Parts: sequence; C-alpha cells; structure tokens
Amino acid sequence: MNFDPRVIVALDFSSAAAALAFADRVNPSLCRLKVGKELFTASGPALVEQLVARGFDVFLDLKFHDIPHTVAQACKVAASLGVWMVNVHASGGRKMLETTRDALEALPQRPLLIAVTVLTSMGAEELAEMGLPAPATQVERLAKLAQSCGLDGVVCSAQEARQLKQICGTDFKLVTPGIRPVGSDSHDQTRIMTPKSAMQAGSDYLVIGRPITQSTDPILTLQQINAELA
Ligand SMILES: O=C(O)c1cc(=O)[nH]c(=O)n1[C@@H]1O[C@H](COP(=O)(O)O)[C@@H](O)[C@H]1O
Repeated sequence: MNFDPRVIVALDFSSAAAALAFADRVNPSLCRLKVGKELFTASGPALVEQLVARGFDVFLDLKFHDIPHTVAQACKVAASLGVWMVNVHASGGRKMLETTRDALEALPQRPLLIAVTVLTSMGAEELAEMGLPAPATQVERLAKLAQSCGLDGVVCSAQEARQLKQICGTDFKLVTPGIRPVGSDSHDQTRIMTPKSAMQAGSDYLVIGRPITQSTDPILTLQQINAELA
C-alpha cells in the first residue's frame, strides 16, 4: 500500500453528494483530494471538514488573490478547517505572500502554503498578449519570488519542474496540474505531461481531475496511474 500518495484528485463536481460519492470509493492511502472553486461554491466549508474528518489530506484550491490582509485572513480560516494545503496567486506580490506566510506561521498547526505561478491552461501567446515573457521565464520569476517570501512551494506545470527543482532545491514543493495520461483529452490544458514523465521531471504532487473523475471507471484509472508511478 502506498501511504504517501502523489496523486491529488481534483474533485471538480457541482455538489457535495457527487464529491462524497467519489470519496466513498477511495481512501487516504490511494489519493489526496482537492476542493476547488466549483465544489467550494456549491458546498462550502462543511464539505471540506467532512473530507478532513475522513482522514484525507485536503488541498483547498481557492487561489486567493487580493490585498495582503484579506488573503492572510482567508488562509487563516482555511487553516482552521484542517486542510493540508492552501494556495494563493504568486502575482499577488511580495507583501501579500509574506503577510500570509506570517499569519500561518503564527498558528500551532498550519497547512502548506503554495503559490500559483502561471496557470497550466496558458501558453506563450496568451502570456505575450498580457505583456509577459514565455511560460518558463515567468514561472521561474514567480517561483523565486514565492521561495524568497518563505512559501512552501508552487503550482506550475510539469514542463517547468526540472528547471525549478534545480533552481529552488528539492525541498521546495512542486504541485503540477495539467497531467494527462497517454491518449487522454487535454481539454483546456496547454502545458501538459503524462503522470510518469511529470514525476521523473521532479513533480512532488500531481493534480488530476477529469482524466480520473470523467473516466468510465474512475477508481481503476486512479489505480493504474498509481501503479505507473510506483
Ligand atoms: O491550482 C490548481 O490546482 C490549478 C492550477 C493550474 O495552473 N492549473 C490547474 O488546472 N489547476 C487546477 O487543477 C485541476 C486540473 O483538472 P483537470 O484539467 O481536470 O485535470 C483543476 O481543478 C484546476 O482548477
């Protein structure tokens, strides 16, 4: 049995019932779970607490991006739910990142604080349109900022993982969505990689949603991915 699962399943469902139906079929040794904007908007903190009570490591993915005080307070409330990981946008800037880190560090028990660099749905053209450099350059810039602000790691694509592990070191956590098993639909993701290649490149955690949740047999698909990573 794998007691340190690398796969974080994105529970991108529109109801608590659908999320709990999935959670009923897995256990904390098979995967960690992510609650994002769709599910949280539908179900709120009660669902998060239920998943935590079942023993899952829960990544609360609300990608906070606001003024420092607002983000720090929101992350403190997230911590009170018992979540394992929370995220904010690195582009919120140094003051926001440091204020949030300080607020969490003052707690007796705190979640990992992770910064989103460049969304995995975005490619070079979209960044250029916003006056930003190519993904690898922008991701590196934001990862260095997050690390210098004392965050625990970043969300990036697995395509940048090798580069970031070299620059930021092995302890700096890399959480990588945009994971697609061979032959699966890329949907709206642009910077993608297979589960095995992502791990080989240095990802610490693989965020996987639709390839698992929309599979005809989600649990089998999750088990196959875990087997590929073992
Ligand atoms: O922070 C995230 O989790 C995240 C960051 C990012 O850059 N890209 C990204 O896809 N995500 C999330 O990861 C999940 C990916 O889902 P799938 O594309 O269905 O595998 C979604 O819940 C996204 O909200």
